[in-house]
Amino acid sequence: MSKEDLRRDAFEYHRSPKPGKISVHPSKPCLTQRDLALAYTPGVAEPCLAIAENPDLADEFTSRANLVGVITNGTAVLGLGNIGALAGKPVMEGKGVLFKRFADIDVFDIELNENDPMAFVDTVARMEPTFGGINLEDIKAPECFVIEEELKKRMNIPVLHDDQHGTAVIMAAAFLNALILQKKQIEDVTIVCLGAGAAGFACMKLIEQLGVKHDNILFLDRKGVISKDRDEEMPPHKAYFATSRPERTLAEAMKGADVFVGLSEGNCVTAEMLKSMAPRPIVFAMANPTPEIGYDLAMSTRNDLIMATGRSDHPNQVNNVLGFPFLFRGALDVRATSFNEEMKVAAVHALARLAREDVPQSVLKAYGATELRFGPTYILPKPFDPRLIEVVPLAVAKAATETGVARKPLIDAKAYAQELVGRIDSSRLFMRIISDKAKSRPTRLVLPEGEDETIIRAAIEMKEAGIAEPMLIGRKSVIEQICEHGKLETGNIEIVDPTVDNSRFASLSDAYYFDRKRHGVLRSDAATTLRNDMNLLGAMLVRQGFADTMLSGRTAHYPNVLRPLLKVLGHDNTGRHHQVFGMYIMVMEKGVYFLTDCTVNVEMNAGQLAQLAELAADTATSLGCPARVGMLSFSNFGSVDHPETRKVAEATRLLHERRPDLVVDGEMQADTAVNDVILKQYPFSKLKEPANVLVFPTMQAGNIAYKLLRELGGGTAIGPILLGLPQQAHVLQTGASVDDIVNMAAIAAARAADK
Ligand SMILES: NC(=O)C1=CN([C@@H]2O[C@H](COP(=O)(O)OP(=O)(O)OC[C@H]3O[C@@H](n4cnc5c(N)ncnc54)[C@H](OP(=O)(O)O)[C@@H]3O)[C@@H](O)[C@H]2O)C=CC1
Ligand SMILES: CC(=O)C(=O)O
Ligand SMILES: [Mg+2]
Repeated sequence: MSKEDLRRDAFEYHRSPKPGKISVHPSKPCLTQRDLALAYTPGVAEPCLAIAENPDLADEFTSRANLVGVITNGTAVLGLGNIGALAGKPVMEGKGVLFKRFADIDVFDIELNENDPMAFVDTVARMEPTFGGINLEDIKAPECFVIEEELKKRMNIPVLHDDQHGTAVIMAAAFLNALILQKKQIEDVTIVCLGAGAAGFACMKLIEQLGVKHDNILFLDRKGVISKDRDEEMPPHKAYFATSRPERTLAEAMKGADVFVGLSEGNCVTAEMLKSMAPRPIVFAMANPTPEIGYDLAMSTRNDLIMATGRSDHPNQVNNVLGFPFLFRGALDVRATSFNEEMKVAAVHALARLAREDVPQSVLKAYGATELRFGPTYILPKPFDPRLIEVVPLAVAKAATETGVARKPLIDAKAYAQELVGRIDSSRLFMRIISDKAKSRPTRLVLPEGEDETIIRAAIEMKEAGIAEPMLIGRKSVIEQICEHGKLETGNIEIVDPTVDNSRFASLSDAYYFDRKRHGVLRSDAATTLRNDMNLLGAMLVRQGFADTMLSGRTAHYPNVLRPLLKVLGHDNTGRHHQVFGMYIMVMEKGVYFLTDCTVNVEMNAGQLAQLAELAADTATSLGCPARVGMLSFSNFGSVDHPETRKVAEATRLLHERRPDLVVDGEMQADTAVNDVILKQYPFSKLKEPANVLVFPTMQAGNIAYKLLRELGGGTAIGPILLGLPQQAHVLQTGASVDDIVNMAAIAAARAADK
């Protein structure tokens, strides 16, 4: 993007549809007179008095515990210098967006016209009642050191100067990984740090703590290398790294150096300087928005370097966005009274470790990448990696607890990890619970579309995650070719090659013949039919117990998969047909809902609706969501007399008779089913809380509802899940992504684990 385009787009982004990037949204309803009386006077007096008596109750009755103040005086805004508090506001609002987006933390950005450090401290310290934590931002050195130290002493909440410690944590994680890749030892490497300010000092202090030798660091400011013989009084942070070595200029310092860390200004490093560095150098040009040396120039100058910048438009973004949201999340959750070294070091190792792990498909998709693997262009996790929220705050919270600064120590790490996952994406939390269940018992899952690359990728991911033991149906040679081309490793995933004769195939074709002989299948044709229809073959593997479940349909039209599947699995040995239904799980901000029948039966009678409700309720409950069933119609408990409403009322009656254990009622309108307040108008209803299983009177209604929720309601749809088959088998949506398939595998495996 050209500079002009960037400028135009950035103005537009900040201006429209309304000025700025953040706004305040109430988290409670304020619609009725009653709401008003609770939100404001007289009701509000009650929490006020309670907090006056016990200040800890502020965490319970106010948003303080999840509220961070992002505070600046605008003296070192990015690498733009002292542009003042007001001009720094877009950056502070931006930090607010990132806090919310990545860690669900609310932010008030505060820009203070105050350059006197102690006056700044007095102002911020007085705000302790407002905030759960303080993120100091873009305050220049050396004032930032005094400000942070004083505030840490005076405040009993975590205070972090992001440009120092947020940056240092990320830089250190990237540095540890780059050392591994460049095969250099931490105690041997020589470092040039250009920029002797807030960020530079904190980065050097942290890597020194991790093992870099003090004397191996050259620290530079605008005047060059900070040496002991400078004839001026130096601030303590510069004096700390002052050297007795002879180098004086940046060019001299760079000669033979292993590592360059830039935290200064754009474009102050030349290609010549880069060329003079040691073999296999590490270059972190982190000035924002323009790095000390451009990415392209650096990469074209040498091919043995690991290069990173602070920007998001090149590989290896070393930027504190990976740090502050997660550091604060962990600290706030255990009500830490401060940030200590152990918490920062725990975050460093958590980040570095995560970058060395395999990258899930969801991250590849977010970045439009086919591969991200630990290596020279991937030394840190990507900011949109959903695993960050799970891994980094947990490490920070553990360290806070172990070092005694947690007012609310971490007790159950597993439960906390789950809570973290649900913070920014409720569908991930739901899927995490389902995956845990799936992992509790090995499930053999057959994938008839084994010659499809997405299916192969999903198989690899579900195997690696321990969700299921996949079996790919397809010609071995074709699957191997796809893997070679896509650089995929299937490891020991079983391939069922339909062209190969073996005893299992013979027994399947025998069984198929005996099952279908009265449906026109000749003995001589059975093997050929199975060989030519992978879905039939997959279903037979399930029927004969060679697999526990099957997923197919990514590359086919829904009915073309459903038909063979029902042909094989849709009846028992006596020939009696199973009634099959289709259900979608909708993960919404408000919770998880089970919607049915969305995909199989166009029309249903009362008996079928009752059967469907039972199956859906049992499935929801087995997936960890105790069922509350709403039988939906356009009438509330007889308010409209019509054959359609009577059908739903009759289904409800049958259910009450057959399954008194089920929490189910109807017929009712959709809003009655899901709205607590409306539901209370029907105190006789067996449904006392809003329904989470929604049974629609026709497929038309169910199908429309789930699609509207997905498109307009922002819900994540998981499914369709087939109900009613004695064995688990499900049809994928056409074009399903790796994540969709892995999610469905987890559901299928979790259901199979119940059998
Ligand atoms: N990627 C990331 O995550 C982050 C990047 N940064 C970037 O780091 C830079 C510094 O930020 P911060 O430490 O907060 O600011 P400070 O104002 O605290 O420090 C700036 C330091 O850079 C030095 N400096 C500036 N220009 C030059 C130059 N041309 N040559 C040599 N030294 C120079 C200054 O020297 P002197 O002391 O002589 O004035 C000073 O020591 C900014 O560009 C900022 O965007 C900061 C935080 C995070
Ligand atoms: C990223 C950041 O905080 C800075 O450049 O100042
Ligand atoms: Mg900053």
